[in-house]
Amino acid sequence: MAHPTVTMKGAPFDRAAMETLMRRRLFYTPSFEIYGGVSGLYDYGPSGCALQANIVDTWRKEFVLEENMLEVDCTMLTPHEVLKTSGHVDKFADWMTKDPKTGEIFRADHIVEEILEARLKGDKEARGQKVDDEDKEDPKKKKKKVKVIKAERLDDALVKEYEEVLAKIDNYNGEELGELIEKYNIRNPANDGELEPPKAFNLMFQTSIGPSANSPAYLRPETAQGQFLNFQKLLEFNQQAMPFASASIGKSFRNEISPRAGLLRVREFLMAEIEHFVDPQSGKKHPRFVEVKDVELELLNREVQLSGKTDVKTTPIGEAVEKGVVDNETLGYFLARIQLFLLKLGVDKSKIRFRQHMRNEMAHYAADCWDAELLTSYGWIECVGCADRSAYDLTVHAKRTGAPLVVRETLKEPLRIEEWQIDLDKKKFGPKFKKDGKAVEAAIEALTQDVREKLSLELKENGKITVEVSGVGDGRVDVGKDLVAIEKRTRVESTREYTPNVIEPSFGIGRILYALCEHVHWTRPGDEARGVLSFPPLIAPTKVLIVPLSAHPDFQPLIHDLSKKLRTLRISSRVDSSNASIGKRYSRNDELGTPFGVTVDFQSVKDKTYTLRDRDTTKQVRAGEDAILQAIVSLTEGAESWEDVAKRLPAFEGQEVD
Ligand SMILES: Nc1ncnc2c1ncn2[C@@H]1O[C@H](COP(=O)(O)OP(=O)(O)OP(=O)(O)O)[C@@H](O)[C@H]1O
Repeated sequence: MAHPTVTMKGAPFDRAAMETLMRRRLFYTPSFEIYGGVSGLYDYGPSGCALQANIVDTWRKEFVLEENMLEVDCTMLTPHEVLKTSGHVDKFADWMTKDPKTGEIFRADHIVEEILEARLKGDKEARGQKVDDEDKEDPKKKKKKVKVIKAERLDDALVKEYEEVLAKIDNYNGEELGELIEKYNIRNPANDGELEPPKAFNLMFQTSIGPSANSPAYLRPETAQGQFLNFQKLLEFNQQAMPFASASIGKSFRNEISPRAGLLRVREFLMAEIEHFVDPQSGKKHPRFVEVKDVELELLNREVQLSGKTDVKTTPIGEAVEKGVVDNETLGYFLARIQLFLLKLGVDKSKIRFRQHMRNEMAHYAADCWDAELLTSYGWIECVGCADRSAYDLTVHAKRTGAPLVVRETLKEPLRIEEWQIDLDKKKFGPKFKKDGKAVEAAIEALTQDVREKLSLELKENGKITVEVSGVGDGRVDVGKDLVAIEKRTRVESTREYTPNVIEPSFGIGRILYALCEHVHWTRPGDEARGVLSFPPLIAPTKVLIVPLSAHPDFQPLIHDLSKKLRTLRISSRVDSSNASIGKRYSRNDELGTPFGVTVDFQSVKDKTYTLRDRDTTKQVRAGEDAILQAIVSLTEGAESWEDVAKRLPAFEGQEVD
């Protein structure tokens, strides 16, 4: 689907130009391309790797370091049993629908969405309204595209219906999607062929560990499970202190039904996930919530979506939590921190929103869930999911394995608990009940406090109690007072045991990287053929381009010296000593997002002064080596802006030579 987005300079965004740039300048490239490629698999080149590394580095600083998180690196190969227990084997599926004639397969929600959107556009066109034509049929890829938008007027009521369906498109189950396909006559866009009712398709890649087929396994679809399984060890490492968070960065794998939209939906991707473990009885308060309470977020809550709308409300997170729009402080804290992180990367603030999951969209155990969505030319895309997973994962793994995935908290004030306790004379149980001894014993020990109280009277009055034991005799067994005693006693408890709840922010690094590139891409008027990627210096793949005026040998020692000094400062730089004009060399590097350029000219040879150029304004200053290096450091670290530097260093008025 196409969305009319504009660049940071207000001009229409040109996706094709940006994607061509990304591939040409080796940010990413289709994997196995010379073998024809495999959809949903991409390799990153030098620019993409450096950009990704900077994003990951920022993530580590903003979360792992900032919150003292415990980072783990768990295996991607995961045994069947783990993912069976977590529910992925049975439930981690999307709905697919097939054209039985051609065998073509579509993701059911996506095909419904694409076709309804195309029809709405056709309606707009028929009404004489402006339609963004970015997604009109691409003749080269005719087969896969939704049909040309036909200018066809729809009934007003139908337009409303379509809009309501689209607002809730993530919430339909297979049966409901089947109904939509039938009701709205959704067909294969390539040949108008009928589509089959949707079927569930599990997204995990299956494999087996070792030479025998006895150990089925999967490539993990998320990094979370490894963190849950290590919970006990991490808690111990953290000296039993709660709350705490673990974090993990690593590849995840999903066999997406029909990967599309480049890096946004791929089959192997880098995830950065946090599992924040919290005491459910703490009200999920967060000690640092006060630091972020005034951060304003664009919230699209459940009620608004239910009414078929997509209006966001700008709300300080403190207010959203107070009013119960966001379930709790910890969840709210992370939503704010996610936004701060995205802004640090250079994401456009006006293109961030937080969308709450509908009840049927969330896993049954989740208490609340919000997605950070970024606006791209493909529409609003979930880039970070933030879910309150309650105690689900730890509980199911503990139940399956018997491992104590719990917190034992020493109580400040020991609890005195009055309760009915049962004493059994177990030595006599064997001779009396023979093979049924264990079952009778278990049935008595399982009696609730109420029943115990009642039975204590029965024992006093009749000298025996009658308990129900299924499978033994007629199901009722008498136990005499020679075998059992029931008394009210006081027990002192000095520890409390509980299963923590988990708040999970889950970041798709590739989606963030792609959306960021869209947000910072623009072209200079008059030079539309070449784009500029205005990454913040901290995130830019390379920070400095060193440009000698010419290949004159006198420049060599200076280039060598500058490069060495920048290396020592841990600032990445590249030298472009090709014989293209200085202007061309700079504009080539604008495409890579290199924020600063240093020109080495004959004046530099004389007095070791250099010009420093800012990518976004193309303005330059001139100063001595130390001042230039110091400015580069403070600009890269974000301590100063270009405006600050331009105020304190003399401007250089020399023109860039094209
Ligand atoms: N196929 C994919 N390609 C790239 N990134 C992905 C993919 N699937 C998920 N992600 C990223 O991982 C994050 C967490 O995964 P989560 O399970 O919440 O996604 P999801 O709800 O399944 O996404 P979607 O509904 O778009 O398939 C997402 O916010 C997204 O950034």
